[in-house]
Amino acid sequence: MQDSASVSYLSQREAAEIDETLMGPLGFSVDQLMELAGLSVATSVAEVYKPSEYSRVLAICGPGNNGGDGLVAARHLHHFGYKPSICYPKRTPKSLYTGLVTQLESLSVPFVSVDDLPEDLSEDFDVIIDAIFGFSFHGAPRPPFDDIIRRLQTLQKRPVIVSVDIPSGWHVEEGDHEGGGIKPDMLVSLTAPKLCAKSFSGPHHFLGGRFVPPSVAEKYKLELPSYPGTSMCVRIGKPPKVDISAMRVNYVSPELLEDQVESDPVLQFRKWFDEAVAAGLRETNAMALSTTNKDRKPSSRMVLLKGFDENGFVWFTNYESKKGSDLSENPFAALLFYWEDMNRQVRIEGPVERISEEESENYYHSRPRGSQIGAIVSKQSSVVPGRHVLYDEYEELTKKYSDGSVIPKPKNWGGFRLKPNLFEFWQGQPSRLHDRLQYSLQEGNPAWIIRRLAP
Ligand SMILES: NC(=O)C1=CN([C@@H]2O[C@H](COP(=O)(O)OP(=O)(O)OC[C@H]3O[C@@H](n4cnc5c(N)ncnc54)[C@H](OP(=O)(O)O)[C@@H]3O)[C@@H](O)[C@H]2O)[C@@H](O)CC1
Ligand SMILES: Cc1cc2nc3c(=O)[nH]c(=O)nc-3n(C[C@H](O)[C@H](O)[C@H](O)COP(=O)(O)O)c2cc1C
Ligand SMILES: Cc1ncc(COP(=O)(O)O)c(C=O)c1O
Ligand SMILES: [K+]
Repeated sequence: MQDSASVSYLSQREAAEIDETLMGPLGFSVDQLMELAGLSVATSVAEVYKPSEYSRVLAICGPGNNGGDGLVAARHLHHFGYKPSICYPKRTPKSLYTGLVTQLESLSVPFVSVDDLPEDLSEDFDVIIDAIFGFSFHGAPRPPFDDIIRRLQTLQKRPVIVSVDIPSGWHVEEGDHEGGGIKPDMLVSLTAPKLCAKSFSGPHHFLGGRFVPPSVAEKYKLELPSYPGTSMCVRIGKPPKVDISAMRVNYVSPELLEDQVESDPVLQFRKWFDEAVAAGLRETNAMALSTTNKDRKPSSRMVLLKGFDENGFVWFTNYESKKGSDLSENPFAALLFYWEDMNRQVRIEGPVERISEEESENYYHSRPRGSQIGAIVSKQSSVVPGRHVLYDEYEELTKKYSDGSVIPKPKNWGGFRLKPNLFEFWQGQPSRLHDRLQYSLQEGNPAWIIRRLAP
């Protein structure tokens, strides 16, 4: 997230110049940039408007490259699970554009003529991609775009409008200077926002076009946010205001049935764990650990699972931390995994023991040296007067052990193992009618009992 104040804006001339530089000396082709621009638009749309609620997309494409971005975005949205339609009244007879049209036709994406568009666009569409005019727009819109823009100006809340680079009809630099222009809900600026974007007041301003080389950024003194991870887009401007009470996801997942799960919950856990890893989830091994102290007061925090088998589930920490002290007062705990992208939750409960010193030694020395020193420095859960206290000691110890000698494990650092007597595998389902399969043990019987619980 970036504050809009620290992002730079381009004039119309600068935008055109950057375009020429990219496609001249910097060796890009227009097809390439258009593909990346269109993909950025599609990923921005997908970040805010999920296909489960906003599947019907109309891309209105103008005669220039902005229209091309719209055609590319529509193709990606199709592959993301949306149902796009295209309105492309003034087709450009160049091979780049005819190719994009052929690609869409081969996906059976419908093309709608202006005459066939419903007067009230909200009936048939959830999202309108405004890819009519980009930074080369000048003057007043000519037919047939004048009429389409008029219809976009009078839309109520739905469908939402996503403008590509420039809200069509707005002056590229002065924005909606006469008032009464379209009011997009989302603006996806490409390369860098144009001056008109300063007057964009909708809830979602994104930047796309992750291809700007440093020489261009330096020449035009571009201050741009960094793109997270492998993302093609990044939100700029203020985070959206949300109604917390209306935030909800309707989970849709395959059924979780009694006759499909493993009879051994550890095997079932392994299956789900492996699936979560294969799905590329971040920190699949992160789990909430809940403990209680002698006064029965609960406390939760995240820790990393470092191993599991039929003997139990292991994590490492400081034995003198809050959790360490809770566990010495009450050696029972609950673990919780939430694998959001898979609509899955796993609960595990049982008694907890310290693992052997030897196991802890072995694990401690397998960690990066910085983390080993960190564990010495941190008297976990105690009050620290300032972060410099930690960093000064860290520096000192880093110097001390710079010869590569063994860093001794602090006595108070080591592993815990929870031996489960209860598991629950939860799979989110529509209308909150989730699947919950609980595995429990009965006194003196090693066989797990599987029961379905009401959601
Ligand atoms: N790095 C980058 O910069 C990248 C840029 N990319 C994209 O390119 C966009 C700029 O594309 P662009 O230059 O082709 O111009 P764009 O605005 O689409 O349209 C020009 C067309 O509109 C027409 N037209 C103009 N005024 C009109 C009016 N009043 N009423 C009616 N028609 C009017 C004009 O016709 P003319 O006036 O010349 O007859 C011409 O046919 C940019 O915003 C971004 O989306 C990305 O693809 C990749 C990276
Ligand atoms: C994803 C994640 C993983 C963590 N893993 C561990 C861990 O494995 N061991 C640990 O001691 N603290 C871990 N922490 C820090 C703990 O959440 C917590 O701040 C710390 O252990 C002190 O907790 P306590 O004061 O309740 O004992 C992790 C934090 C996060 C967010
Ligand atoms: C305080 C603390 N200790 C230990 C760990 C686990 O680290 P490692 O994976 O190096 O064992 C973490 C992980 O976040 C942590 O924050
Ligand atoms: K546009």
